[in-house]
Amino acid sequence: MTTAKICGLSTPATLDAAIRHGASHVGFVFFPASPRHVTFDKAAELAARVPGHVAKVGVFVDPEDEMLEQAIASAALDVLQLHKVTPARAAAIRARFGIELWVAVAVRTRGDLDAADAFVGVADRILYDAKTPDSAALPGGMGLRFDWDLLDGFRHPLRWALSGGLDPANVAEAIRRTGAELVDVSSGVESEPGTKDEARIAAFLKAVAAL
Ligand SMILES: O=C(O)c1ccccc1NCC(=O)[C@H](O)[C@H](O)COP(=O)(O)O
Repeated sequence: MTTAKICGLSTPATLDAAIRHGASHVGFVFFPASPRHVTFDKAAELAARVPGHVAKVGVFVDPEDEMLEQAIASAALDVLQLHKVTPARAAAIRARFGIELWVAVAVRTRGDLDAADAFVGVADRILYDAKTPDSAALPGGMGLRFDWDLLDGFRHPLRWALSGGLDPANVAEAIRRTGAELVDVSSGVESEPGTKDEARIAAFLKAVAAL
């Protein structure tokens, strides 16, 4: 059975919709340049609404320890999702915080997938996400997808999730073609960047559950 993470939630109503319609994970973005950025206070308010069976994922871009400390403390995070981290930095974060760790691997070519190997023994899961044109500005959440055929025959070194450009209309095909056990979406359930749409969240989760 495939499960789903709804990423970049920033309002109680859309968070509640994700939970009500069956998300296994909800994501809070701690990256000021993102239209989905949440403050520590906002994250705390949102996290308090999340029941125990739904995992709270904090999304970070090469974060300092202080940022992680504050986010974990405010939102009682279950998972740290790291973008643009080296294996050494991810290992240090794991050693210090001891929380489930996901590492995003940005994909455009088949060769990009090999970056996952370096996180064996460090990350619990790799999130294969589409490489963005300007990863310094925004390494995720741009609604871009990569060629799913790149995953054909790939031997995954770790548990993994599929991300990048998914939406209610394409997620079933994405799961069928890749065999993903977890899918992640942000833009595809928004009406505009940073504004989640309850109906699209419901449609996405319904499409996943129908498989
Ligand atoms: O969503 C963001 O704004 C974001 C900013 C900085 C780093 C990561 C970010 N998102 C990470 C996610 O997990 C997104 O869900 C993932 O990139 C897929 O996004 P989309 O293609 O828009 O569905």
